[in-house]
Amino acid sequence: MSSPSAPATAKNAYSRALPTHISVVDEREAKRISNAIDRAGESGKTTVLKQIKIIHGEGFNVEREEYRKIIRLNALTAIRELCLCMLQHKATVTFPINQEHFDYLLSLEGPGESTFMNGKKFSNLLRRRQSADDASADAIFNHAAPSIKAVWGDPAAQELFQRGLAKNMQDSAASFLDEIDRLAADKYTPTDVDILRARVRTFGVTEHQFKIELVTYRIFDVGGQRSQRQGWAPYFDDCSAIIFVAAVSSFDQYLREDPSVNRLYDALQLFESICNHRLLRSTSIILFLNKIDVLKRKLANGTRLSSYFKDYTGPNDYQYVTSYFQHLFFSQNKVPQKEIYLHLTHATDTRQMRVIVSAVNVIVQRMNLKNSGLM
Ligand SMILES: Nc1nc2c(ncn2[C@@H]2O[C@H](COP(=O)(O)OP(=O)(O)OP(=O)(O)O)[C@@H](O)[C@H]2O)c(=O)[nH]1
Ligand SMILES: [Mg+2]
Repeated sequence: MSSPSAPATAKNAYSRALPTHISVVDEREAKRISNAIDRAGESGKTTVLKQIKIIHGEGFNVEREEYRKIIRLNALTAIRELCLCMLQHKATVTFPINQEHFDYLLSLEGPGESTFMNGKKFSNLLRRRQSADDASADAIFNHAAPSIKAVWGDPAAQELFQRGLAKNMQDSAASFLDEIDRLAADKYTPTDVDILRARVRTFGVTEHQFKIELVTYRIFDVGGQRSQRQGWAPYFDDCSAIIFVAAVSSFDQYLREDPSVNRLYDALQLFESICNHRLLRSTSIILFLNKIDVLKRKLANGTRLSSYFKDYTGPNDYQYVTSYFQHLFFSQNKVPQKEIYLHLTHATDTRQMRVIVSAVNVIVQRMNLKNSGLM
């Protein structure tokens, strides 16, 4: 986080979510980092930012309407992922009447991922996209709504989902699929909770300002695309805090881009490159081990950590597992003086994030005092 209008004594401190905080040093290093970054999506960086916007910013105004389209696309994408997963597992719908709904959903052209840059650009982007294509997204959703409900309610689809086999579905998708009628209503306006659950992939580096108590923070949120990384370089100077968000629930998932790479293992590699990067040696890291709600659910459902992390021999229990993850992340750091502050987070939970953001604020203020020599 950064404080351009912070008290004169406080050094400006930048905080950026996960992969932005690296400087491209040479081509090989850049490629290594970029490879890691390309795979680093969906950990919850933008969700953290949305929470800060709700808690300390002006909340959602104009975007609320825009999120309606995104959320409907999210629901459509999710049910199609589930249909594809059924095909992959050679599962068929339990009720034959649902077969035509299943076929119809698969026949739709992939709605693709929603993307956004930030605030104004986001609106412009959507406005520009008010082409026949985009305008018809709502119509497609409304037409597909009965099929979505039918397939989501089919026991075979539910069984697959409950067993955790639909690994490509977004973490928040089930809550949208549970409420298709609400989403399809003419007057549907997304709530804050809907917006927190919405999945919009970030491209580029986006800057946001918030005033938390006496300090105005500048927060930089980043997307993972390789083509965007040269845009990060100007942000590396004067960086004194990084929020690194890793989804610990992803221990049983593999990268979309490279199905041979475990997502959590990949996050560890990226964390290693950030901790030990020569331009960030004195930069403190606030580590969010995120999606603990999903992690708890997976462990309770019997997904075993030891099946994915072979050296793990402890109980398949949340406390033990998170201690192990903490150890894994901390052991990536080779810089003796580096300070790493850990939080176990559920980024879509505003109540929890209110407490965590407040703790982060205290940490950053303490860092500012330290950097300015007052502590
Ligand atoms: N259940 C659950 N879902 C979460 C949590 N944090 C984030 N999500 C969801 O995960 C999805 C991805 O979150 P984002 O914040 O967009 O991820 P990101 O790190 O910004 O991803 P990129 O922009 O692609 O780099 C969204 O649908 C969020 O609602 C969490 O703690 N629990
Ligand atoms: Mg993002």
